[in-house]
Amino acid sequence: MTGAEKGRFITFEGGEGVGKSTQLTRLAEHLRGCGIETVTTREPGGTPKAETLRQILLSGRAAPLGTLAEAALFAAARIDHVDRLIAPALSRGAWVLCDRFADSTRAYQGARGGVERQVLSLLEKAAVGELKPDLTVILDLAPEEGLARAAVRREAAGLRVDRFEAEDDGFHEGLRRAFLDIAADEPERCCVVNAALPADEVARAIRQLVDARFLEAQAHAAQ
Ligand SMILES: Nc1ncnc2c1ncn2[C@@H]1O[C@H](COP(=O)(O)OP(=O)(O)OP(=O)(O)O)[C@@H](O)[C@H]1O
Ligand SMILES: Cc1cn([C@H]2C[C@H](O)[C@@H](COP(=O)(O)O)O2)c(=O)[nH]c1=O
Repeated sequence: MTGAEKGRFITFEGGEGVGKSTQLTRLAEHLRGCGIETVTTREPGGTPKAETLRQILLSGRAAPLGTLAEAALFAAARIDHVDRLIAPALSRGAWVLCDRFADSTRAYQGARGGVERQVLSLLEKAAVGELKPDLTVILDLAPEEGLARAAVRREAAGLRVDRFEAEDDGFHEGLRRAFLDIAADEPERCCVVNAALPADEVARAIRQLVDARFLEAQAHAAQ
């Protein structure tokens, strides 16, 4: 496999503690080993201004404003992130791996937060324009297992439960369904991966689907 002839945008989605950052890091190691410039980032966040909005959103300070206002703040963070980090990286041919993106807004603020679909579509369009992930890996896991994993990690880091982790069981069950619905609506873009498997097996499955979708096709095109 050669270096990247074309930048690719891969997002990782799913509920709390499903292993998104673990798997993003593993895929980045694989891609860098293939000689590909790989940028890793996250939402909300990824740029200094978007990280400031992340603190406001995850601390719960924006919650009293309501879910529509939270959706607008996620979109504001995304505008800066896309303009200053994601689009420039893709333009120079780097691959961008992003921990959560617009599907999280669709699931958390849309399916679970009750913000109208048309409103979210307008916000999404304003934030991302024509940008769309080339691949979205949806990590699927029972929410009780994901929340338990997230709690172990959080306690080890001495952190408090955040605004969205603190939602009730019904919210987290509904999120799982919402991500599976997104995958069913856009099967060309989204791949659902069983996140209940050991991390090495999940990493292997993701590597295989990325290689098959992009790197093997690229190698054939170059022959
Ligand atoms: N397949 C796995 N099996 C068991 N534990 C795992 C697995 N993948 C990740 N973990 C552990 O679960 C915890 C959460 O993983 P990680 O931070 O990657 O999840 P996340 O989806 O990014 O979480 P969040 O939604 O809170 O950002 C970590 O302690 C990680 O080591
Ligand atoms: C992008 C995005 C995120 N969220 C929520 C989902 C999570 O609870 C937090 C992010 O924390 P993580 O540890 O990095 O997963 O924010 C959301 O509600 N809407 C969004 O668009």
